[in-house]
Formats: sequence, C-alpha cells, structure tokens
Amino acid sequence: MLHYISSSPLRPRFLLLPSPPSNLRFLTMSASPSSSSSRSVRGAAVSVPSLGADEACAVADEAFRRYTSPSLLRRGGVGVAVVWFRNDLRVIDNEALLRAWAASEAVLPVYCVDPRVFAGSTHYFGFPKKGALRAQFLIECLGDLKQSLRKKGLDLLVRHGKPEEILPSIAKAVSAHTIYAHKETCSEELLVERLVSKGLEQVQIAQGGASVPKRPLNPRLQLIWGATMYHIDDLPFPVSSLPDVYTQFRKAVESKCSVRNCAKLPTSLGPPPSSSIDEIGGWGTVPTLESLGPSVTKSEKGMHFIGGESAALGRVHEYFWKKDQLKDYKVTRNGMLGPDYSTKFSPWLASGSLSPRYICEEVKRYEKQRVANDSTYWVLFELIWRDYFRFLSAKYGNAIFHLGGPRKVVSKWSQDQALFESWRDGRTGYPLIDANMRELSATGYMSNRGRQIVCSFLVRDMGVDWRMGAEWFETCLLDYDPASNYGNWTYGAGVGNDPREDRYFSIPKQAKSYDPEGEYVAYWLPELRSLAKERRNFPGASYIRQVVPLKFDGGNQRKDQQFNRQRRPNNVYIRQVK
Ligand SMILES: Cc1cc2nc3c(=O)[nH]c(=O)nc-3n(C[C@H](O)[C@H](O)[C@H](O)COP(=O)(O)OP(=O)(O)OC[C@H]3O[C@@H](n4cnc5c(N)ncnc54)[C@H](O)[C@@H]3O)c2cc1C
Ligand SMILES: Nc1ncnc2c1ncn2[C@@H]1O[C@H](COP(=O)(O)OP(=O)(O)OP(=O)(O)O)[C@@H](O)[C@H]1O
Repeated sequence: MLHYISSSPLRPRFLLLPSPPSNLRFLTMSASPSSSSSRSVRGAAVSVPSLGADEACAVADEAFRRYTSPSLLRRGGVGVAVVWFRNDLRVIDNEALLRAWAASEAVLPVYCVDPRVFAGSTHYFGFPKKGALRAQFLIECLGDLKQSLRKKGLDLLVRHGKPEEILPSIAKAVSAHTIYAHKETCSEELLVERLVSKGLEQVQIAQGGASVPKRPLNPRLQLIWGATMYHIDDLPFPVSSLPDVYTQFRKAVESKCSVRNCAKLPTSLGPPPSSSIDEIGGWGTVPTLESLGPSVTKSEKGMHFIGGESAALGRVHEYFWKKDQLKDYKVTRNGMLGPDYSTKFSPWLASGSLSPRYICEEVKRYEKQRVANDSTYWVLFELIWRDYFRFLSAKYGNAIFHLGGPRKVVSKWSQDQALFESWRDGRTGYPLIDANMRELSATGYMSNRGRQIVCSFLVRDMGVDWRMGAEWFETCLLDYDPASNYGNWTYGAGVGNDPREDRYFSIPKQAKSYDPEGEYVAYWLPELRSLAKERRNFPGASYIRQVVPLKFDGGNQRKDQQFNRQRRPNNVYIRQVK
C-alpha cells in the first residue's frame, strides 16, 4: 500500500506562459542536425530534437506503426471509460489508455489544467510551483497528445480546474463505469487520487444493457502503475523493503526481473462517446499563449526542448539512430555543453511523453542492429536510477521532502536570502556555478554534472538549506520530477537514505576535469571569453567577487581573493571529498 499524507495549503499563483503550437515550433526552430552541436558551442540556440518538420512526422508515424498490432488486441468491454491523463502524456505504451479501450465501447481522454499544478507555490519557500518554461513545455505536450489521439480516432477533453471537481461530473455526464489513470507516489498527487475517488463515490450512474440489473453504480478509479522501466509488481521485494543501497537494488532487479514489453496499440482507439461531448461543453482547447498570460522570452542560447510525444520519439531517433550517439554515451555523458553529450530524454520522461520501456526496447534494437557496449548498457543503468528514486519515494513518503531526509539527519542549515539569491541568479563569483545556474534559468535544463556541482556548492560551501535549492529546481526544471529531484537533492545534502551518498564536489577539480578550456563557462558568461582558456574558470579579480570561500579549494584558490568572512555559513559535515 502506498502512503498518504495530507498536502500543503494552496497558494494560487498563475505562471502559465504559453507558446506557439508544437507543429509550428518544428517549423520555426528546426536546425540542421549535423550543425547543432557546433552551433550551440558558438552561440545560437538549438532545438532538441533538431529534426525538420517532415522528418519529425515521419519518425513519429513510423514508431506508431511499429507499436500498432491490431491482431493481438481484443476489445470486450461495455459502456464508457474515461482516461485521466496526468504525467503520462503519451499514446505509445500507455497502459491506462489501452485498458480503458479494452474495457469499454467508447473512451473519453481527459486532461485537467489543475491550478495546484500550473500555479501555486512550492511548499516551504513559496517559489512559483511551475516556471514558465516547464508550463510551456507541458502545453506543447498536450497539443501533441491531442493530435495523436485524433489520429487514433479519439480526442483530448481539456478542462481547467481540479480533477476531483471535474472528473466526477464528467463521469456522470458520460455514464462512465471507470476512470483509468496512472498511479503516482508523492503526497500531493496521492491526495488528488483520494479526492477523485471520494468524488466518484457521490456519483451514481445507471447501468446499461438488458441483461444486468438496473441498480445504479458508482464509477470507480482504476490506478495503474506505468512510470518506471521495471514494473513495481515485478520487484523481487515489496517497496517497503527496498534496499537502501542503489547497487543492491540494481543487481537484484537486473538478475531477477525483466522489463515488460511496451503495450501495443490497436489501429483505432475510437470511438469517443461523441453524443455526450456537446452536452458537457465540447472538447475544450489546450491553453494557448493568448489565453494564459504573457509570453516567455526565449533564450537565444542553449537548448530549446520541444514538448510532446512526437518530439520525444524524434529525440530517441535522432540520438540513437541518426547521430549514432548511443555507442559513446558512457564517455560523453558527463559533458555540459551542447545537446548530444547525453540523451536529453528527461523532460519527456518527466511529463510521461516518453515511456522508459520504449527507450529500453530501442536500446535493445540498437544493440542488435549496431553495437552493444558499455555505453548502450549505461543508458539503462541510468534509467534504473530513475526507477530507484521513484520506488524510494513510495517507500519513504514525505520524508524525501523533509530537511533531515529519510534518515532524519540533524544538522544546522542557513536560510541566508542573499547567499541563496546569488546562487539562484548565477552571481556567486564562481564561473562554474554561475554558468550552470544561468543555463537553468534560461533553458529549464542543466546537465547532471552541473546539478551535482551546484547542489554541492549550495549545501557544502554555502551551508544553505538544501530545500531552497530543491524548490528552485522544482520551479525551473523542464524535467522536474518530485522523486528524482528530491531524491537527488537528499543525496547531495547528505540526508538521503544511503549514508554513503554524501559527497563534496570541489569546484576547481570539477572545472579542470569537465571544462578544462573554459568553453562551457565562456558560453554562458561571455565576459570570460576574452580570458586565456585556463583562466576562464579561475578569473580572479576580473570577475564578480566570490560570495563565500570554498570548504576545500583543491589548491587552486588565488591568494588575493577577498572573502566575506561574515557570510561564512554554518558548518555542514562532509564525509568525502571528490
Ligand atoms: C540535484 C539534482 C536534481 C535532479 N533533479 C532531477 C529531476 O527533477 N528530474 C530528473 O529527471 N532528473 C533529475 N536529476 C537527475 C539527472 O541530473 C537528470 O535526469 C539528467 O541530467 C537528465 O539529462 P539526460 O536526460 O540527458 O540524462 P542522461 O544522462 O541521458 O540519462 C538518461 C536518463 O536516465 C535518468 N537519470 C540519469 N541520471 C539520473 C539520476 N541521477 N537520477 C534519476 N534519474 C536519472 C533520466 O531519466 C535521464 O533522462 C537530478 C540530479 C541532481 C544531481
Ligand atoms: N509532487 C510533489 N512535488 C513537490 N512537493 C511535494 C510533492 N508531493 C508532496 N510534496 C510536498 O511534501 C510536503 C511534505 O509534507 P509534510 O510531511 O511536511 O506534511 P505537511 O502536511 O505539509 O506538514 P508540514 O506543514 O509540517 O510540513 C507536502 O506538504 C508537499 O508540499
């Protein structure tokens, strides 16, 4: 049984900044694939994926064809089933959608633009719950989902409001017997599941068919697991006994479970219950730029991620097959600059536009057709990390959001606003930190290497409450996912479930290893470009004054640097120096 604890009070605050339709963005933002990496290094922004419109459509169509299998599927249900889309904005390998289809004669897909998700504030520090870039990415996901559902004989009903208010009334209007949705694991989402269930208890629908008694029934909420590569039911232990060491978890699942196949699609998922759609006010529209507020200023640098399942399928195709990057992933994955050092699948995984099982099947296909090596395996290794954090969130419940983390570690933290703001805005005086934080604000993305470094700096060198960093990431990240975000932050802060995951990242050492020529910092901080390459990460007095000294300076600190000793934060313990 997953745990439920009440959610935070709502502090509504709309931050939804819409965008042009995704098909338009394919046209306006496409770049020649071969030039994308070098262009990003020189300056211009690149779209991810960087496929032209025709190519993107062809790739998505081909994937849909491969995952359509009319002969294997049977539809034996009656009446109407509703699909409540949440963080599963895809058609391929969407088990909730498929189950609804199999158990009904008509399917109604619904998405609720929930003010708690699109607006409101983060729990402790009141940052915007969803930054404009992620809101925009999600709008694109919804637009694409609507189009894909239409191609499959359905459509997407879009309503603004809370699911627990919308879904019961829709279920009543269309006489739905079941609402299918994917199960979540964190308390905010679990609360909504409970409220929807409760709301449905108040609804009575008459049963159809001559052979069944006419006693009215409540529609029910059927929750399905679908967020991870390994299915929760296939784990060799109950989630409550999940190992606290990642390697133990990984070895157990790799040796004892297999990844289930992606669910295949029928040729058509239709029809929708069209007769009742007019009665409930029509299909509604995906929020647009005009309807939802001011536009977001697009960064002229870095990556522009395109939302939606079609773009996700395009990125898998581009990274694995077209650019043939998969075979080198393990070597390149610690990079920071350009679109191709890592897969960039995370924004689509977080919105559910991409199934991790689809990635797994594409890895296997690549291994058969091209090459199988450490790199091809390593993408799966990383996806197991993602699974692990998701299962940990089910095991530990709200403890992953608490200051002491799952281990209830007691230590002193500062909530110094000025220090935090210098970190948030990329003004710490450390180019590696500032460049990463500026990339995050400008694009909604930061490399895994960057995330580890800025996390370590905030919690170790500044001694600032790690939840401030985690909540800022929650605001900004396109790939924000509560389990992965708070899971990684608890590790970085040394309060995670595994006491050994407690590391200090030395900035001079990281700069030398991962940005030896200062290309990354000079990209985001152009004022450093004129310096000699080896000085870009160590600019001394020619750059902003450093707001705190480093705990360990790796022997690279210049003697003439001025530190503001008053600001030196409370000590946090450090177990390892990396
Ligand atoms: C402080 C911090 C916060 C983070 N917050 C998030 C978050 O909110 N959402 C999120 O998806 N990832 C988060 N990560 C993990 C990781 O940084 C991103 O998943 C990764 O950078 C995404 O880029 P990519 O898709 O190119 O990754 P790749 O290197 O190509 O990896 C492939 C996939 O593996 C998964 N993965 C890789 N590393 C991790 C990891 N450490 N934890 C969980 N999954 C992983 C992701 O799904 C990723 O898309 C965080 C890491 C840190 C250190
Ligand atoms: N998906 C999520 N994303 C971000 N934060 C979440 C998510 N799910 C839960 N949380 C946050 O975790 C918080 C931790 O809950 P907590 O145990 O603190 O309970 P609480 O009722 O909020 O009590 P308190 O006010 O004492 O913190 C939740 O209130 C919620 O804001």
